[in-house]
Amino acid sequence: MIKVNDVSMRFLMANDNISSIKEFVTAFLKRKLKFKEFWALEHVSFDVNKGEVVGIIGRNGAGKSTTLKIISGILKPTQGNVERYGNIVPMLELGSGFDMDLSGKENVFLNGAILGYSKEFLESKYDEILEFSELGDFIYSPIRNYSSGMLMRLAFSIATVVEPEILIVDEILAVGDESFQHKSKDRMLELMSGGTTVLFVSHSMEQIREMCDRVVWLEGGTVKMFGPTAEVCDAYDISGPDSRRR
Ligand SMILES: Nc1ncnc2c1ncn2[C@@H]1O[C@H](COP(=O)(O)OP(=O)(O)OP(=O)(O)O)[C@@H](O)[C@H]1O
Repeated sequence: MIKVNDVSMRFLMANDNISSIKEFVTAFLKRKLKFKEFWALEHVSFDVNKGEVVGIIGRNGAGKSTTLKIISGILKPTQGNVERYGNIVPMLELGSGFDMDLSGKENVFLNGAILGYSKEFLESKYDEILEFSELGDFIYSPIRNYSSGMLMRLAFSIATVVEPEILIVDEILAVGDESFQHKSKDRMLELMSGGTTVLFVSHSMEQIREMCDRVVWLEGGTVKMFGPTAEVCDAYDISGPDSRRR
């Protein structure tokens, strides 16, 4: 379903002590801007089978979000490639395709279209999306009037009610208030048991142990371990915080 083949990702960072855009542009035009290379991922390979739930763990800066962005096609890897089979819904930048001047309802169709769904399909799912989001009559208001929790609820509802084949999630279960978090977790579990392939990042080992079939442990941009959940989580837990430092 997803095959990550020997993926490496290099970022270039401005090396100089530049404190404003003006300084940056001047240095750039004078060709005085120096860049430092940083490899966020090196030779990362793993695969996710159809219907499988795979978790990515690792300490801050290990390369988890970068891996998800590459798999979702948001970033292009410097080396290597990713093979994907099936329609992917990346819940990485939830609501990033939203238009603040349009109503919630209009955004359902806009965001759905961005995710590749037809108008007819979205019409058939609209009531369910509205009900899940609990927005009531707010669905007719411009979303600039929404609270951040309401925006997240709408984005999560669109992303999950359409039953994607592959769901890519970065710490999603913190969406909305406690009762919505509960509901979104149940929804994720329902999708997982319903055959949706899921790849997700979490800092909660409890969540990872509960939900995943296999786990990728990233450390310093490389795969430290990839295998069955209990095996990888046990090894990660006993590795201690010090050995996880780069
Ligand atoms: N656009 C970028 N430009 C430069 N460096 C970047 C960029 N994006 C990420 N990095 C660097 O790549 C490394 C991996 O970042 P990433 O966000 O993938 O880590 P992570 O494992 O998701 O961390 P966290 O657990 O803190 O979310 C970090 O050192 C980060 O600073």
